[in-house]
Amino acid sequence: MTNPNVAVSDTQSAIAMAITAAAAVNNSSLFSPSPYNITLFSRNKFPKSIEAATAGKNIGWVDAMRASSPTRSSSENNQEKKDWIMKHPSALGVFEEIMSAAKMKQVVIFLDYDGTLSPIVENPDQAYMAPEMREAVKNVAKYFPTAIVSGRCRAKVYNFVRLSELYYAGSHGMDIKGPSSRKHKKGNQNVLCQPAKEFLPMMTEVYELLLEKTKGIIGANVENNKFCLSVHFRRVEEESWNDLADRVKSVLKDYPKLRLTQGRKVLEIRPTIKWDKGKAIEFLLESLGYANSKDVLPVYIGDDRTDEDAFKVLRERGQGFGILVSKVPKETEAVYSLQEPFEVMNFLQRLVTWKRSIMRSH
Ligand SMILES: O=P(O)(O)OC[C@H]1O[C@H](O[C@H]2O[C@H](CO)[C@@H](O)[C@H](O)[C@H]2O)[C@H](O)[C@@H](O)[C@@H]1O
Repeated sequence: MTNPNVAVSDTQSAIAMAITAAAAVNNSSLFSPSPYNITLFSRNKFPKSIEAATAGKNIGWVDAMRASSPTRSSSENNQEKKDWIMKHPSALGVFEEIMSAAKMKQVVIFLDYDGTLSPIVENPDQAYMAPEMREAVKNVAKYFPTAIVSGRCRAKVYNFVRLSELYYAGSHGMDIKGPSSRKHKKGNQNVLCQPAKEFLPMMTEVYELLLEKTKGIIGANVENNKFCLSVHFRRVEEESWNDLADRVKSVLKDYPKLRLTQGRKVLEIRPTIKWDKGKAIEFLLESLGYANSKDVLPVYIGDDRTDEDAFKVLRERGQGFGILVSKVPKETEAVYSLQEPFEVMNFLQRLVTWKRSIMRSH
């Protein structure tokens, strides 16, 4: 039994990353390949030489893995970045304008964790949140229903954030729980949604297999996120990335109901069910009683590819907006941008100040 989900994403990644890599070589003023470009190319547009170059699948996987957390600080001031900021203005720079749309509405805040509330670090177990950030999130939750939407398992992300008044959607939204202490009257605090529950035994089995398969690769780290698994390669030497991707794929070929995607220096394994962070925020808005409301303004802040599903949902609803956390231009469905977690904290603090000033004026 083979897994078609591995083969498809494999080929797409290979081709897309090779062509973006080729573009970068041909035009040194371009940014290096972005993982967000993967969906932008169609196969029949590629020059033959690129397709030939990607005949060995692993070339593509390594390119994709290399591009999965690009650092492009040298290009920070060039024209492309300026153009991108014009398209996705800083949410701090246009704060007053964007919040003027929120005056008569209930703002609901959705926050990704890694790379949004905590900086990206080498060791995933040490991705702590600054006390000032925790304070900012705590204050935001006093005025607005607030949810953390993370790829991590719910218990782990809760241990980092430790605020019982929030909603938590772990495992990329596949494990949702309401606040254990209640700040907002509206909505169901006991809400619990686990659409991939039946996959739990399979995920545990695959976790054990991946641990065994990858243990010879120095720096590889398999993280059990309950309804999804992460194979980290941030601390793996680049020469071993091919080998790591091969080992992961060799496990997954026997599990056609699982698919492989990529985050920031991480291979992610999850059920093929139609559920993602976008579905999770729809579920949460419904649970809060805002499914068909015109009086709600959802704001989603995130930095990773998986957050694009949530940005897309907000765009399609024509309600609220997404904010991408990134220092470098990326193809995104988000409307606004912030550069790093420090700016996210400033944005959250301004939200609280803004809300307090509105309350004072009434
Ligand atoms: O949805 P998120 O909350 O952003 O979670 C996505 C993944 O985040 C974590 O990995 C990332 O952050 C690590 C710590 O900074 C970093 O070492 C790693 O390279 C990043 O990929 C988390 O460990 C994963 O399980 C999440 O899926």
